[in-house]
Amino acid sequence: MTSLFQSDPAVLVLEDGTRHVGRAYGARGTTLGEVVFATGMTGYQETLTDPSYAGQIVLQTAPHIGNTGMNHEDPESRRIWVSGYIVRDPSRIVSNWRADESLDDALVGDGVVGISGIDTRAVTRHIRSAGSMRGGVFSGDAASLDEEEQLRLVREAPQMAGLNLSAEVSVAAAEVTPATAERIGNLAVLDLGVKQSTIDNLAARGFDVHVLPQNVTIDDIRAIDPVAVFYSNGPGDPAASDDHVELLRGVLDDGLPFFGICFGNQLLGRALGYGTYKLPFGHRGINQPVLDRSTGRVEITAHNHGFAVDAPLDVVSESPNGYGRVEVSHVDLNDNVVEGLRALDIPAFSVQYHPEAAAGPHDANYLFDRFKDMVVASLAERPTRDETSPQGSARFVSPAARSTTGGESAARSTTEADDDSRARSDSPSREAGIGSGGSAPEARGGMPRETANPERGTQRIPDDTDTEENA
Ligand SMILES: NC(=O)CC[C@H](N)C(=O)O
Repeated sequence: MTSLFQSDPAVLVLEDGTRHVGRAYGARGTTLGEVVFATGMTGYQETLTDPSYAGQIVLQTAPHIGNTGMNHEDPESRRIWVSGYIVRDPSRIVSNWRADESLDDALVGDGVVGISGIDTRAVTRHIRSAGSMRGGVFSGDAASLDEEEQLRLVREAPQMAGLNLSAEVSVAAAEVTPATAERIGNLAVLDLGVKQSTIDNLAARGFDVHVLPQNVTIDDIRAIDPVAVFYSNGPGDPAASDDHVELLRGVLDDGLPFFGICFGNQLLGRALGYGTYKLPFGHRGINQPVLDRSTGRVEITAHNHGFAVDAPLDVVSESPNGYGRVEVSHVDLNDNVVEGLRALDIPAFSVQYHPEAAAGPHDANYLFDRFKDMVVASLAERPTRDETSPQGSARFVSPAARSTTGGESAARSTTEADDDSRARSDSPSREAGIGSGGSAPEARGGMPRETANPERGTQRIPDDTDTEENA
């Protein structure tokens, strides 16, 4: 383990010119990205290995980081993804029976430039009033670069707004995790940065989980004969993911049940026809209160998002893209940000936060059961082969069309084909690559938006107590 006492100087430079001098931590060099703060007291390993943090320099508000080291059991993905890491007081020793290496060594191993000895409270207060901004950590030779040169590098770094990072984090070829409970069928998971906990939760609900590269086509998805489709969390700006939105519209048009988490929620929002926007400093922590409007229950939840969906908060709205009625199912009680969407006329819902939370509260884990129930119900209502499109899947029928053609009742009968599709097949642990290429989605007319979220952008500023305790 690198001695923290002998570490050399490092500097954190924000794009507004603010500078904080600290000590080198992890790999030495230069790193650039959006500086964000995460308030979880626990779970730094899961935070660091969450692919959604790609492109971001993460500051931990918890003052003491690293005391349980890193182990080979808890990572959420194959590597550490944060662009850089800012801590106040790194643990001098590793003290946990499960630890396999120190955090410092893990950062070095993945080439992640960090900085310690930073007044993280001061930086957090600055960001929460000035907003997330780009920054850079300079250590090793880069620490002695001219101050103006460092600032120039920071200001030339890409902005998070407009950034598409999906190809960086997604699997190169499909990977299959077999169901660990009574099997329901194949689930197509679009890997936009999926976490292991999500895969485990889905497999535990009876899905053979097919994790697919982010550039698959609708035909690739149809080829695995899925009972449903899932879009994962992931880094980047949802406004820069047009291809994934078009793919999702193809999925909804096929009548496939859909569940999305975080980035997946934002992309469902866009597919339904709503906008997304950047929050001033985002939600990153494990104690965010969210109201499930269907039950009136308040959940304490894990969050990691810098963007949000702009959908009408307090009324059931018509999907601007013609998918029927949509409601905001979950709301953040700190700032009224949309935390969940539910389509009322098609089998699709999503949440902005993390029911798979690890480490984190498990209040929202029921959402995986809700998804399973929705899929099981839709299988019972699957159309017969005669009533399906040439691809073998039912096309979405708008509520208006249903009332004139009787399409809805025609789509309710179970077939032998359903039973076939539910029969267990031997799933290889890894499949050959499902390829790239584009599909031409069906063009559809959009309906004008009626209302926008009036609360949008009014993110609640937590007070000091929140930051430290939550912290
Ligand atoms: N965890 C996620 O999926 C994050 C989604 C998106 N990149 C955001 O920052 O809002």
